[in-house]
Amino acid sequence: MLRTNLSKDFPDFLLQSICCTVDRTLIQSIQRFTSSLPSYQTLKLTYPQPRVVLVELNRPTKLNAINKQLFDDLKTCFEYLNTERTCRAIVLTGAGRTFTTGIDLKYLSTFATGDVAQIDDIARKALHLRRFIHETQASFRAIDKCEKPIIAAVYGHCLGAAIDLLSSCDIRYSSRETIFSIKEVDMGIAADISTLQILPKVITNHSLFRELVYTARAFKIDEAQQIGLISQVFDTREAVIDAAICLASKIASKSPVAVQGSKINLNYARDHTIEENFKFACTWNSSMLLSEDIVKNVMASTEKNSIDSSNKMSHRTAKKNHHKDREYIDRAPKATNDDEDDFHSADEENDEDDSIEQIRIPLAMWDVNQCDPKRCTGRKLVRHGFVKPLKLGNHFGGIILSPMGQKCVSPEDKQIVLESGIAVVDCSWAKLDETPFSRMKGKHLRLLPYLVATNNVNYGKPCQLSCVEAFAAALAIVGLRDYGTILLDKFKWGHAFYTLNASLLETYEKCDSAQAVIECDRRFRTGEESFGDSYQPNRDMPPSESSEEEEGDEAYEENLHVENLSLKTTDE
Ligand SMILES: CC/C=C\C=C\CC(=O)SCCNC(=O)CCNC(=O)[C@H](O)C(C)(C)COP(=O)(O)OP(=O)(O)OC[C@H]1O[C@@H](n2cnc3c(N)ncnc32)[C@H](O)[C@@H]1OP(=O)(O)O
Repeated sequence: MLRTNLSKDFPDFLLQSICCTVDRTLIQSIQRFTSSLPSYQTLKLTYPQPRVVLVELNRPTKLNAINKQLFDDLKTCFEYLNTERTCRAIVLTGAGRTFTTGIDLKYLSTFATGDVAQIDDIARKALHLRRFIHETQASFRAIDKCEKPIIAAVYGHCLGAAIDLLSSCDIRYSSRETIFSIKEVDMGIAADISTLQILPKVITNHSLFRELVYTARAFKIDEAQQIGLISQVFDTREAVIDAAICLASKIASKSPVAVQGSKINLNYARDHTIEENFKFACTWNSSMLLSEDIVKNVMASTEKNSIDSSNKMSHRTAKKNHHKDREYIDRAPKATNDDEDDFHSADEENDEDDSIEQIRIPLAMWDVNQCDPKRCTGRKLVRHGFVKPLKLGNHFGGIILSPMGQKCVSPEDKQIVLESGIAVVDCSWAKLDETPFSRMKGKHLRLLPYLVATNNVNYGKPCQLSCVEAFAAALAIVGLRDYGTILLDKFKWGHAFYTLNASLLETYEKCDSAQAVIECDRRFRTGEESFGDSYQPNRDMPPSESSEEEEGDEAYEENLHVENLSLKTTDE
């Protein structure tokens, strides 16, 4: 199961999550992104789902009591997430057995006994304390000002400053057993970092709320729901965090322009008069209505209506469009964050393809029309301008990946590839006998060694590589993996190819001859050498590319997103 390939850092409970099904390649891509998140002394950040950041208060041995470091980390973290484009929704929770027990009492005591005790003049003392309080407030203000929706997942204890923290979250879920207390009065203070400043605008039962404030008594989930502090209740910590992540993931799939715009308008409305709110919304939407997301949504609704009413569009087309319409892209300059689009569909057509220029070797393909043209990854690369189509009778000077090869691709081929490139033969395995190999002319015919396909039709099958996988495999073996990545990036599932075949490709890349590659291939096939995954070698498979599919992504997508399963049911 998934666990075998996961890093220690990946939250354990997520592996058991049933509400957001994730597959291994998705998790690997999530892990890669997680390692790119900043680290903090008292917070732990991960991506449990694409575009969702899980922020865990991380002082479990002190029940996540909030000390100066944690206040500082929260400020830096939420300011960072506010502008981080790979984050569209945030889940805030705790590590260990409790959400948080509020301010760290040691830290609170420094208010009275620290530097301030050395100051004689009462006004100077006040100035000092004012700065102190202001700093503390600034931490939670950063959370309130973060434009990405924040979902709190609460469990265990939720005391004092914990309630302040909840005041800055958009949505608040809790486990059934949580113990709440607006504890400040018991500390001799009037709550000053959100509870009394924001919550009165949020809660629904002011009478009960005031009772809880003035008495500081502990209360349970029923009263937390009565005042409108908590909107949903779950049985366990795991369940509440899972539910929060699922919700965040759903929010993250919506147009960020619409979601973040809504949050900005909601917070504005909370803080202003109705008249001001209308003026603000008018100004806001006069620019935001220009978003292309609106066009996409309108088109999606129109198409859906036409399916519903006339049933003219095939189920397959409708589902595909529906999915595409739900892909919202942040159109910031690529240079600011090259990785960002990895969390979007890699199948999106990019007409202004800068990456073509970055591939400085010839790539070509003989297409003998044995495969479905709509599903051919090689044809897609031709459409993108990466690959030149060859005619029968043409000569190709680089290496040719062909079942007719007698030698395996190896790092020795690098010079030929750099000078003359790589060509593939797009033919069907079932029709090898009918394929006119003699009319595909060239000197350097090569086989590919044992590798596992990750294309959406033959995922997990050994040696059933598509054209793009064949190109990517050869490029990696000769040490030109960056070019392979550019090609694979054109496919939703593409990133998985190098991940799944990591140890195989690393081994082949280190070989000094074609003979050595064949020897490694033999060891992998016979199981003499393990390559760290569960796929068993299949000796009967031909050793190069095959017929292939590109546009049948729905089945593959269904494995990634439960939401698509329900779409399918609806459409049917
Ligand atoms: C400008 C002002 C801004 C904000 C002001 C906010 C006001 C507040 O937040 S008021 C709320 C303050 N919090 C508390 O009063 C809670 C204190 N903790 C407890 O009462 C208990 O820990 C408990 C929640 C009832 C849980 O008890 P138990 O299950 O027995 O665990 P413990 O052994 O007590 O705790 C384990 C460990 O954590 C330390 N710890 C827990 N909470 C705090 C805290 N708030 N501050 C500092 N340390 C805390 C506790 O001391 C233990 O540490 P050890 O080192 O293991 O002794």
